[in-house]
Amino acid sequence: MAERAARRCCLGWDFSTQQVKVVAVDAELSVFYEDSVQFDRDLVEFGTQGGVHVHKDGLTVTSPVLMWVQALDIILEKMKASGFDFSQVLALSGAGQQHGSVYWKTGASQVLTSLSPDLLLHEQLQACFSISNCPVWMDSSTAAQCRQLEAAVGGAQALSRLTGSRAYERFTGNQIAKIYQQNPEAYSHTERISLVSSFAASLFLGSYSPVDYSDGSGMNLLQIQDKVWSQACLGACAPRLEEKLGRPVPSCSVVGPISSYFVQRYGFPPECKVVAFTGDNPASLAGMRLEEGDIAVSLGTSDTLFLWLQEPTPALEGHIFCNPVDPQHYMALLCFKNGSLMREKIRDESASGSWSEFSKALQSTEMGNGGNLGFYFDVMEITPEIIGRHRFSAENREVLAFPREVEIRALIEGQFMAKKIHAEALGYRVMPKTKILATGGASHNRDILQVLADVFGAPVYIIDTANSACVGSTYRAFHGLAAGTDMPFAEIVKLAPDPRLVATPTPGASQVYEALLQRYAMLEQRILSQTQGPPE
Ligand SMILES: Nc1ncnc2c1ncn2[C@@H]1O[C@H](COP(=O)(O)OP(=O)(O)O)[C@@H](O)[C@H]1O
Ligand SMILES: O=C(CO)[C@@H](O)[C@H](O)COP(=O)(O)O
Repeated sequence: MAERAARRCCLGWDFSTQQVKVVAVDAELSVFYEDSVQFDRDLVEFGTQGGVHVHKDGLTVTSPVLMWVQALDIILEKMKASGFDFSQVLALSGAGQQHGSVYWKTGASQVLTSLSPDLLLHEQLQACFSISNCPVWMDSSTAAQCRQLEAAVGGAQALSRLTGSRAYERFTGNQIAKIYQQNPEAYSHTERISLVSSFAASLFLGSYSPVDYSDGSGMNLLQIQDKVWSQACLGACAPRLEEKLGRPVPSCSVVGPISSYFVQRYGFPPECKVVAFTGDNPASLAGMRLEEGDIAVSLGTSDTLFLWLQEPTPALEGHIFCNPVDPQHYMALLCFKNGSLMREKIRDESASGSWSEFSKALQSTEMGNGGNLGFYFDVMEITPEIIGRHRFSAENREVLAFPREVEIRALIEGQFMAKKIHAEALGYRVMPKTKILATGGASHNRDILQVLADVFGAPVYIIDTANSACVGSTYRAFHGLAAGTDMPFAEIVKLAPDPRLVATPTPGASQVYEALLQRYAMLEQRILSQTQGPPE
């Protein structure tokens, strides 16, 4: 017990699409506690699938805000029941699925600052939200608002130069514009708008937490070079928006001490610091300790690919965000919507719902899949904008179905070829020293990671946990503790365990995929030209 009491630590949270997760990391940067609450499994009363509700239009996707609050209650109660010693927590930080937004009703701030430690959070926050179902990153219902925003600032390229991205339907500014246009009453009763990340931080803080620069870059509202809200973008989205958003802050800011609610109910020390929460992808960049030239591939609900950038290079595809650990630098991100949920569908259809059957299919098929290629986009993809399943034989003939094993390999090879092609379009090149750092739920699967190594022609590494967003949040919390000392992030994380090599390219892979990548890119263009209408 004495040893346990001496284990000073930081907590890292992740409010992601399908679950809330937490890890505790001690001063030697060892992870010694991990836990999670899964929305579909542990909060069945909310009736989500994959953590969300897809509405009848097939475009609107939301999650109940009170489900997120209750998930936090459950996980904290589990930690308490397991004897977790909250008195040793020096600081905490966290991450949230990006772009999603939370609407606090007028008067909610009063409730947040006077929470009773005798009750759970969700019992006290029931009436605090003007919108109970929050738009999340999977939403693609704001095409009209995107066109309005681009028109207001001089086009897609101009918006990208300003905010790091052209208008994207899931980006928060466009989501806010839709809420203002369709539900002006709820908008006018909203005193504060948070991202999922700053909403979660607000719960710990007992007051509204500011949005950090890095997650704030996913809104189409922040000028990523000047780090201030763009007046032109705010004006194009909704009135009085600046006061509802508050001022954005550097990602490593300490936003305050923990609220007395957590001190009294769980025994956190009153001086425990809350470091600004950020997006799950920026937090993963911190957790994987990305170095220049490396590439991170997150295989969570979404698949994402990200890089560290010295200078911003905004384009019409992909996103540039402020860097979460170095305020002078940036990160590039590509997001693919058809990630784990698409893999689960093909697993259920072609591998009897079993990951081990799925792996066997990858092992029993050859690199290059006999020339068979597939595109699997059951929901409208972000990169590129294609929907539907498209399968091609070695002769580039579209076919309706593949044998089961071929289907599985076509899915995984196709997903990774798309990532390589679109990363190269952003200017990224695999170099001899390139490491691929993999994370997210599917990074548990070595056969999937082998295909990743083969398609990219580079070794794949993992860190000890697939929860890199949580681990990165603890590192950011330690960094926050050193605030004011100018200690660089790299210095803070130098004790962290090195990533582990898990897959190297199979000999001959580069010859196989060189030709296949060219065909994939050509067929992607063919599908795009067939599915998109004539240019406006
Ligand atoms: N062995 C496995 N092989 C492939 N995918 C897996 C495996 N184990 C878990 N997953 C996938 O991981 C996904 C969850 O990933 P995770 O990173 O935890 O999601 P998020 O953070 O977005 O909630 C699940 O939807 C599941 O499909
Ligand atoms: O939209 C994006 C990034 O732009 C997504 O990556 C979300 O941040 C969701 O993350 P996961 O729950 O899939 O990790």
